[in-house]
Amino acid sequence: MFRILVSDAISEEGLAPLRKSEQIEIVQKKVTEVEEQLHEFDALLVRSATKVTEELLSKMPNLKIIGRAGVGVDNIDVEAATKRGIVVINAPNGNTISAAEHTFAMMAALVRHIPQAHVSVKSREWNRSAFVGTELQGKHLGIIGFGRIGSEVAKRARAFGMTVHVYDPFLTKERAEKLGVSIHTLDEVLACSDIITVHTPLTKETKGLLGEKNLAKTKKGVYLINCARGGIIDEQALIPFLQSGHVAGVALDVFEQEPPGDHPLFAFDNVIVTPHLGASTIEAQLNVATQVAEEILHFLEGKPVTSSINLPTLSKDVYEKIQAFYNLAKKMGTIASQYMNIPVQELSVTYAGTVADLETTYITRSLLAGFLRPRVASTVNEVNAAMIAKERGITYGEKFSDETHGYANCISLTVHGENRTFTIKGSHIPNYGDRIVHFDGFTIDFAPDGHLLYIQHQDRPGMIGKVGNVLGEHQVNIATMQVGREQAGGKAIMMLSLDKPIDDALLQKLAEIEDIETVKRLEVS
Ligand SMILES: NC(=O)C1=CN([C@@H]2O[C@H](COP(=O)(O)OP(=O)(O)OC[C@H]3O[C@@H](n4cnc5c(N)ncnc54)[C@H](O)[C@@H]3O)[C@@H](O)[C@H]2O)C=CC1
Ligand SMILES: O=C(O)C(=O)COP(=O)(O)O
Repeated sequence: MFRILVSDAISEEGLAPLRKSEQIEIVQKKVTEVEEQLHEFDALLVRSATKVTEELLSKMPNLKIIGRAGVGVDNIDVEAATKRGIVVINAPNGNTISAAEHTFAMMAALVRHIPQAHVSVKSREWNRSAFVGTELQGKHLGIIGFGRIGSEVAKRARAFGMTVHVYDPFLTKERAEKLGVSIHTLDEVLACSDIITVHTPLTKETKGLLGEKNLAKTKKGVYLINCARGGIIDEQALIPFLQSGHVAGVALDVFEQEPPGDHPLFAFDNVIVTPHLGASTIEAQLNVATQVAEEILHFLEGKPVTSSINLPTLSKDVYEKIQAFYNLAKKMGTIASQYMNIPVQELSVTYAGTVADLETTYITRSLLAGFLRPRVASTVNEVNAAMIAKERGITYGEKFSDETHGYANCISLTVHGENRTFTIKGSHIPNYGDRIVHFDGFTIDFAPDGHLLYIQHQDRPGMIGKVGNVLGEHQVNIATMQVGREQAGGKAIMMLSLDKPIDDALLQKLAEIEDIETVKRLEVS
């Protein structure tokens, strides 16, 4: 049974996929109302109101996934979640159109003074000359941040006969041309635009992007719109520009503090505001809630998520293709970690054959998680594996090769430890399963599952019998056994699969058998 806390207002219809599952219980309450039960929740579903801080996460030790029914995740401490191995997902495109339309509504309202005129008429006034506006047609619109919403705003602006100038350092010329906009520097956009609208995320770079210095570079009489995140336009810095009339009007849907309370900008008639309504439409809420609910359901069912902030994202098709390798890599990592139970500095993964054409980043993360799991006390998974490896000074890298050793695919892992290197190679054979085909210099063939026992010994007659006797005396059944050797009479290995795990005392007994050099227990779950 999984428990999901839905702590913000989420579309009820959108929660349907979760409600259908008998394995899921949904609790719709604010965090403050369930303080005592926070430790019980497996998933948390939020919009922008719930602040998912490190402190909150520390009270939710069972939390596995945070779903943001919307785009911006600045209310979530993604780094803290990542450290704890918690997947963070969002619904990146479900509210794009609503946010773009709201931006346009704000633009029209701003230049035609609609909110002010509305209040005036309702106060029984009829003052037409006080609300003379400007047309949008023929005006220059500056768009800062040309992602999903920025580009939808541009399409609408072109339909209104506006000329669009874009600043986005990550925008390619091809995409700009396709969308009929011209790319500019920030200074150019500031200088040429009659109206400027911001559509970036709130980051270190974008916080205060339209502050005192850049506001001074704008055209006199400019209109500004922020339907992205409070703080991209510096609210305090606006005041003198509004007082002097340099800025003709401002439309804000978002604020540095939400709710903004008694804000100094409210004193200006030409500042129009909405309470973070960009995504507040029936359609957007249904879209984002359904997207996130489906993703959470997939995740809790052990399937991949497609819109994660802190994991490489995968489509269902791609996941289906990599799943087998993902599992094999995790097992190889686990075996290598136990076998090389010494400090290690570097893991080098080589992909060959069919696997080399797949999304190997994800497979490598899985391998890394498998490797770290036996070594660290905290939860390790694909989300935090890279971060934990870095903290522990373990570097890792991927290579690609043509050497498949006769298999259709081959994953090879080399672990570099202090004065010792270990290599394991595995292949996934459809309709047969995972096989380890090379182990520490020996060609071998075993399934990397269950309770494994690795023995390295001198190749002498009777060794298998001796090992079998000791295990038999202790009621340990051998399920399978694979052997390999360098040359007759030289070094040899056995890999046994046992029906139950063996304890330290039995391990010691086996190690005492003459001509046995190494005995290792390898548990693969
Ligand atoms: N008011 C509301 O209710 C809503 C607000 N939003 C907010 O709108 C914003 C945009 O959302 P999307 O278009 O979906 O995001 P997006 O990720 O598709 O686009 C953001 C764009 O900003 C650009 N960018 C990043 N740093 C930049 C910088 N320093 N200077 C210029 N451009 C930069 C990126 O290259 C990207 O193209 C986000 O802040 C999001 O949280 C989104 C939905 C609803
Ligand atoms: O998706 C976003 O980034 C938004 O700002 C929408 O926020 P909301 O879900 O309406 O609180």
